Amino acid sequence: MSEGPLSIATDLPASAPWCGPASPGAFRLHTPSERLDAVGCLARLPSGPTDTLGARVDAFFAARRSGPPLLVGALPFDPHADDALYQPERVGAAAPGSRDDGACLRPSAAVAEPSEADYAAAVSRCVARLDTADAPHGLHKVVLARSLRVEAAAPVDPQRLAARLGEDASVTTYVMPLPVAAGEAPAWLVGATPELLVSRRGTAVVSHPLAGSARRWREPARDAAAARALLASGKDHEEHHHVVEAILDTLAPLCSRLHAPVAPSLHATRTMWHLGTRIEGTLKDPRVSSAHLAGLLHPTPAVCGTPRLPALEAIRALEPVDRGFYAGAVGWSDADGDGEWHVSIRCARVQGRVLRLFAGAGIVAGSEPALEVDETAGKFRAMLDALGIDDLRTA
Ligand SMILES: C=C(O[C@@H]1C=C(C(=O)O)C=C[C@H]1O)C(=O)O
Repeated sequence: MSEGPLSIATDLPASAPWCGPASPGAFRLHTPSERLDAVGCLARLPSGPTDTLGARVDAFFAARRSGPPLLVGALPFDPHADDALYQPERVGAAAPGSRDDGACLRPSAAVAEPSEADYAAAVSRCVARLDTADAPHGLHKVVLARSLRVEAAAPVDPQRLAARLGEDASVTTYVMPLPVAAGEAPAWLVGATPELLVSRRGTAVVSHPLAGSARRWREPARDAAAARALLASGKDHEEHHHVVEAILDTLAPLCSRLHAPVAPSLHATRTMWHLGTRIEGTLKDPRVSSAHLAGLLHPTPAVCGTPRLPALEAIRALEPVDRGFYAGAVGWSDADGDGEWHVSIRCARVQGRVLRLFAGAGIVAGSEPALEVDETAGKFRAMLDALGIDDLRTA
């Protein structure tokens, strides 16, 4: 192991559960087409805010002396907060545990924080803050989230939970060991996202934002009607348009070619319909890395709102629970600048027996509080199904 600023973090003990040689905290990122598993931690990237990510990753690979030419990790939602990336010891899955699957996942209690009524009230207050004809150029969209605190009967195994989430072949499942204070139990971010923030392979760049959503139904006719209504919804197209516009504006100066279809298409997971747009570009400068691109794009209006800073302020004022690494990004970057960053939604922070689930919805002028409560309930469904919670009675 090399000495110097980029070897094992000095601000965390070497045994810190999220990043140490003996770390059981295996990283997982399984997309519909590729699998990345990594174990252990050789070195931690000095943490920092999102806008310095590209420079920190470049410096890391310029100085690296041994180990896999790879960084894996997570960006928090708040672009001013510290991220968590590290160089794994080895790429490949850890040996499977011997835990009893069922006992790990049986939940015993769930508490909505905020309550559905308080979330609906926050949506109303948010709508009142949005741009109006009388006050143009203000806030156009804010993504407001709520959370569920679930207690399981026994400690939850993050890898088993991710495997259950992966029964939906349309999503990207992930497990990321999270930074915790000294002496705290290990914690993970575990989820199943349908949304690609950005990927870069050579000069080829892809982003696949989703915004505008409807929950799915078991009965085929009702499910098809929900999809048709989403495709016809002006409010959802507006939510979507803000995201595509922001991503195109960010990528345009960096690309010699940039393409997005004129209208979004339907994107399905097992539990939700979304409007999605696949954006493809060619980089002018091959030295612009995936970490650099993720640092520029995050947080998009799909998880934050637009304009970005007033939307961040509204979220701070209206959400009672800190998002942490929910609505950030999970992914990897390699020494060639290639990499892939997925939006960390449809997830839970898992620590021992306690899970905190998050779900958010885009609020624009005309959003109705009760419908946003329902949409976020739909977005919890994938995780609740994986936990075996059919009928959610929150305290
Ligand atoms: C914020 C979430 O999802 C995001 C918000 C969406 C929307 O408002 O329609 C759709 C997909 C995601 O970009 C979430 O799942 O928690």
